[in-house]
Amino acid sequence: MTPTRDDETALRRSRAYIYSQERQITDAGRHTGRAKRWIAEESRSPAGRSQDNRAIRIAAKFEGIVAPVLRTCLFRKKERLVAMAGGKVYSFEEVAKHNEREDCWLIIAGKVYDVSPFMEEHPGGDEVLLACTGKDATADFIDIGHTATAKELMPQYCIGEVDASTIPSKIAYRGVAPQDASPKPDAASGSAWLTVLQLAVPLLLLVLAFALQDFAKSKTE
Ligand code: HEM
Repeated sequence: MTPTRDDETALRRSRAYIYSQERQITDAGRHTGRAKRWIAEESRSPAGRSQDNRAIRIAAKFEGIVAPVLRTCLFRKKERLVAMAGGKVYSFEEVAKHNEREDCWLIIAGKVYDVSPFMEEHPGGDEVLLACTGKDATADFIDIGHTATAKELMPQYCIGEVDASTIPSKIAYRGVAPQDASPKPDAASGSAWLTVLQLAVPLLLLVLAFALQDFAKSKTE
């Protein structure tokens, strides 16, 4: 998708806003020397790391310090970049590589979510999110019964789509596979025998008990 003039203007405005916020963060005397050093280091980040990603990483790092408005702006910005890139398509293998707390990608309903900045905030904890890497997490997400609030949060973490043809079928649909769920012929006949035995044994015992009782009666007469 080619960016339109409007897109470019919005991008420029957004970038200017991010950098003005960044300056405010750096200038705010309440930050420690370490925080300032970190921002300075990030500012000298090598070519290849885009300025937008740098701003996003700064926001993620200063979780709790950075004003929520800045974070919202940064993530909207990220979302916009993805949309402008035409929504990147990742292979399953590529997505599966991002399986750490600081770098966690999820596949939900065909979309790829980079939830790394959300790990600590996630009300269900970071462990569940980590456990959902390397697979199609759609069913897990739905099973929890996430509310509309959760769904509203999702777009800001969306970084593109997964190429569905690259998802291994075993991983895409976890749970009992249809062929496992259907009883196998051998297993079926085995369980039939078990049922017959379960009924026959108590009956045999009953008959034996009556026979013994009869025998004992006839002895006493
Ligand atoms: C981008 C992805 C996700 C977002 C934005 C998200 C967001 C949320 C939010 C906002 C809540 C609070 C309850 C609600 O409003 O629904 C929540 C709870 C929870 N989430 Fe997620 N979630 C995501 C993915 C997942 C995944 C893949 C799992 C895997 C099982 C998961 C497991 C849970 C659990 C266990 C809870 C706690 C439910 C409870 O306490 O009743 N979440 N999530």
